[in-house]
Amino acid sequence: MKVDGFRIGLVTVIVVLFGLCGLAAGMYMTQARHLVGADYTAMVTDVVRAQEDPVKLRLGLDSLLDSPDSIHIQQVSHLMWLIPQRMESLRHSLENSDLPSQGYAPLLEELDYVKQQLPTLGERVERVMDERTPANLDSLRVLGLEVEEGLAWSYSELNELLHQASAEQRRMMGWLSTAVLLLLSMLVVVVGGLALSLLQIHRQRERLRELSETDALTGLSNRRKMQEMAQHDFARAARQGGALSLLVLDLDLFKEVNDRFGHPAGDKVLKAVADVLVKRVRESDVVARMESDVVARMGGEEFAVLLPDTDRDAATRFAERIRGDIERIALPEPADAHAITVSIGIATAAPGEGFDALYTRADRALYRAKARGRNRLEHA
Ligand SMILES: Nc1nc2c(ncn2[C@@H]2O[C@H](COP(=O)(O)OP(=O)(O)OP(=O)(O)O)[C@@H](O)[C@H]2O)c(=O)[nH]1
Repeated sequence: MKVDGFRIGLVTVIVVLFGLCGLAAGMYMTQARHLVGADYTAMVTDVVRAQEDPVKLRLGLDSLLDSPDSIHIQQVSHLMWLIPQRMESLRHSLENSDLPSQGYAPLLEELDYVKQQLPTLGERVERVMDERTPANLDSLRVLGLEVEEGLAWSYSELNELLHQASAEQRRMMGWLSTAVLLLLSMLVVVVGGLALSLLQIHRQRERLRELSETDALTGLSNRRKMQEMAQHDFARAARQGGALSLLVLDLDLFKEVNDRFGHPAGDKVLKAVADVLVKRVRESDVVARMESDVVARMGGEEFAVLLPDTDRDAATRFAERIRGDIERIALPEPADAHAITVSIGIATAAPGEGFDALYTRADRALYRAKARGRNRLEHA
């Protein structure tokens, strides 16, 4: 119940955390997308080309004012045709770009003004070609200068605007990289934390399971574990055939040990008996039996040993060895003169018989052993 609550809390925190991160990243990305996605390279190239126009116009007009020849006239005419085209192309690029319109509006106004002057400039060129009077030359020079300065200023402003936008784009990319890095780090931390928590929960569960299946005093399996293991052994015996025997052991007059030597001494005896059982069981495993025996403390001074692949005779020999071993357990002083003995009930499973029925028969046999004088074996 507690683990479930902890898990639900953990998952909720993680979901909320990821939701907030996702929302923040989403908002930031939407804002940054336009800026970062824009490609200013083509526009910068056009602007650099356009910046040559006022220079060429000045050179062309100067030459025309000095000595009008057909090459200079052609050059200026070509520029008068090219400049408005370039202006329109740049206006189109600007209006389709992600740049804020208030940034480029003043320079478009200036370009519009310059564009309006171009027909007048053309007329003044023609007038100079017709009559090279000082007044005509002057008015061409003045208007030419005005057009040239207007163009130069507009293109230089546009160049600056594009450089600023590119710098802003680079800055945004830097922020985006940091944000992505941060999100990834958070992801690693959260996933790592989650994995650690799950590992801890898994370990705690394993430990709890072990504790719930183990007898704390002797370290043997407890009754519950014996029942669980028995189910497995009985199912296997039913599938593959083979005898299955059960020993139920009860220490004789154990109350006396407690009464005479104290409870701690009694505990030591129980541990010593458990050691004898484990040792014997391990030895019997070495004798080429596929399934291992199950030893359990069923409660108090009562133990049980389940012996798969073991018939009545083999179980009897095994029980006799255990009885002898327990009789020979040497107790420490002051109980060294006291002999521990055990009574054992033996039952071998009949076809189709379950663990509970087998246990009941072995238990009855055990009580017969007690009744017939203790320190002996009885068969069901
Ligand atoms: N030291 C110790 N004693 C225990 C433990 N569990 C049960 N006992 C004792 O085992 C004794 C069992 O006594 P009885 O049921 O009268 O049986 P018994 O004296 O062995 O006599 P029989 O079984 O008739 O031979 C009691 O004194 C319990 O207190 C334990 O964990 N530690």
